[in-house]
Amino acid sequence: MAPTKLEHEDHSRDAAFNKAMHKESSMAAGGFSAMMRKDNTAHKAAVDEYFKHWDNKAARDETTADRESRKAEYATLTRLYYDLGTDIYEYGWGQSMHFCRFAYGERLHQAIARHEHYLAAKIGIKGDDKVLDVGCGIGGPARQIAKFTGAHITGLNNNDYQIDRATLYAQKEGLAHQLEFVKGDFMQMSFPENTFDCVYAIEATVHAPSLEGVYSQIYRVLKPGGVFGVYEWLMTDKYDNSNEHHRKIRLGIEQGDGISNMVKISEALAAIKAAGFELELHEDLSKRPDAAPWYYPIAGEFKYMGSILDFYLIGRMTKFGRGLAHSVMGLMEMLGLAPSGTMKTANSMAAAADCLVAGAKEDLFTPMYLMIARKPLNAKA
Ligand SMILES: CC(C)=CCC[C@@H](C)[C@H]1CC[C@H]2C3=C(CC[C@]12C)[C@@]1(C)CC[C@H](O)C[C@@H]1CC3
Repeated sequence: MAPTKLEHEDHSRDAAFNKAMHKESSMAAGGFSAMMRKDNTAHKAAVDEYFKHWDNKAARDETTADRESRKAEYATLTRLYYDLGTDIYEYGWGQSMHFCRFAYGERLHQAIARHEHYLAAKIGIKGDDKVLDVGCGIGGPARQIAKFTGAHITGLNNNDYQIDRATLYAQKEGLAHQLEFVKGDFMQMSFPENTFDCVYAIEATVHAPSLEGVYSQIYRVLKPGGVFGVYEWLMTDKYDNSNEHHRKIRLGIEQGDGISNMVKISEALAAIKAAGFELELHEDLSKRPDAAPWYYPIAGEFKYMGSILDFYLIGRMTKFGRGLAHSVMGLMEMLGLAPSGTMKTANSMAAAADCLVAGAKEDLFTPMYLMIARKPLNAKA
């Protein structure tokens, strides 16, 4: 396979943009309050730059060149996506930006934490381990796994704003001694080889233009005998690229979730082996017979209501709930209270949520393909 061309990294350019767009909002109390404090001009520039990849590019007539141009700018695309989406995620979901399985009566934050603990347990993270979290978001999973295992965790992220928020929360929770956040592109990591005892990635490596590329980097920085565990976003092997309806679902997910190229389960399995790993376990966890499906909080269907406490969670994703939220957002944008392009971003996320649900119901997509893989003890550097 031809190696993926890496995007040139420019950390001082990114830091300057972060300062211009987010100003002091990384210190804000939460997602909503942070959302209101953006610089309008920089926010609009980010919206234009992000949506240039998607506007007027329907699945019906998507060309190879469209996909290749997104892959070529994978790092910018993802960085801008999280510049635009982090506050919305934090406000609407929480500090752990991933899906999870649901046991009977389990609340979102409990289920999220359990999903994180499960991965840590499957990897076998121990108290004295040096661990890497690839694509750490604002550090929700790293804080949880640090508390659960006692390990030291380094979070890698290419978005400065997310690093600022992750650092703030680690300090607030008194976990700064166990956590460190590093800026960088996971396709070209700056860590020396054989640095970490374990590596995990939670719904993050889907942002890579090539899974073999990112898995090879993970392999390089893992110590021989070290373990990598991942929850991967993948199209199932039922996905048929010649089917326009299937392509529409994949493209909707990619556009609304900042993904340049999402691949199938078979391709991920081939990629992890090609990177050199011994695959010890792999399973699509979305297939487990759970009390409620992973997508119930974004489906807007009251049939999944576990208790009255779910009313708001489900209600906001119904047609009425979305209409209301979007009218309020539109009004705020018009009055200059929310930065320009907020509504466009939220609409794209909502459309993606529909594709995520359709993808799950039609058995075309999973956000929790678990793979546990080991770097052989006798691996050469
Ligand atoms: C993008 C990747 C790889 C992972 C993020 C997974 C999830 C945390 C997000 C995927 C769709 C998101 C939506 C929301 C929160 C975060 C997600 C579930 C909202 C519910 C936030 C509130 C908005 O009003 C609606 C959003 C729909 C999509």
